[in-house]
Amino acid sequence: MKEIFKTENLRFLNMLSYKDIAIPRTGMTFIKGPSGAGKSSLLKLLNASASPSSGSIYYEGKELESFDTVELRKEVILIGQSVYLFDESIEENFRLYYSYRDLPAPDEETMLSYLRLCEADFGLLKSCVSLSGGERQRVYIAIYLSFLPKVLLLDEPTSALDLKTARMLLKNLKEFAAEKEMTMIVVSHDDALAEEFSDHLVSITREEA
Ligand SMILES: Nc1ncnc2c1ncn2[C@@H]1O[C@H](COP(=O)(O)OP(=O)(O)OP(=O)(O)O)[C@@H](O)[C@H]1O
Repeated sequence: MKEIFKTENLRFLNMLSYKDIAIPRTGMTFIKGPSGAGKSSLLKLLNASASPSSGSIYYEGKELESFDTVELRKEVILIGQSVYLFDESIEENFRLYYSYRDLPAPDEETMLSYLRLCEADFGLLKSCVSLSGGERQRVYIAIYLSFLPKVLLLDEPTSALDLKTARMLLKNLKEFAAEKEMTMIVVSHDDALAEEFSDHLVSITREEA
């Protein structure tokens, strides 16, 4: 297995201990485990939004801490459970997120293609204020996906979705990741979805330090 991430003796907040984990470069990896086991914390550790209290994380064979954090977070994007959208249209949200990265916004067709991929084609002029929680979540994923990161970390991306939409979203994301050779790591409570869509499964159990 050619892994993109590897952990060794990883601990967080002197409280959570992780068994050593290896995550392959290709395909979709699901992370499952009981509430409080440390799944969200692991995603934060993987994109350096949080630091281990001890142990090591290797990304592309190099210690994560040797990377420039700002650059790393552009390459390894974490979409957490909270959605941050401006009270503007979907199109304006794309534009604002791109402008914060000093990048030109994609053209309308490109925006729409990412929205379709995320089952979020509500029209570019639709105000994000009037979207439901699950709709906002999908628009948010579409914007970040369009940055084409090397690794996308998704924390409970289907938590607010009905089963049919959840399955469509994961199917599309999985195909897209394969086509673009993007590594996708998904935290999910849903064992059936994990079973159906994972190429690789990491189970985390709460290990008291
Ligand atoms: N910044 C923090 N300060 C203190 N405790 C924290 C912090 N972040 C996480 N924890 C604790 O670490 C444990 C793991 O939290 P985490 O959110 O990673 O679990 P999880 O497996 O994602 O849970 P859930 O499935 O409920 O989302 C929890 O007991 C949580 O209270």
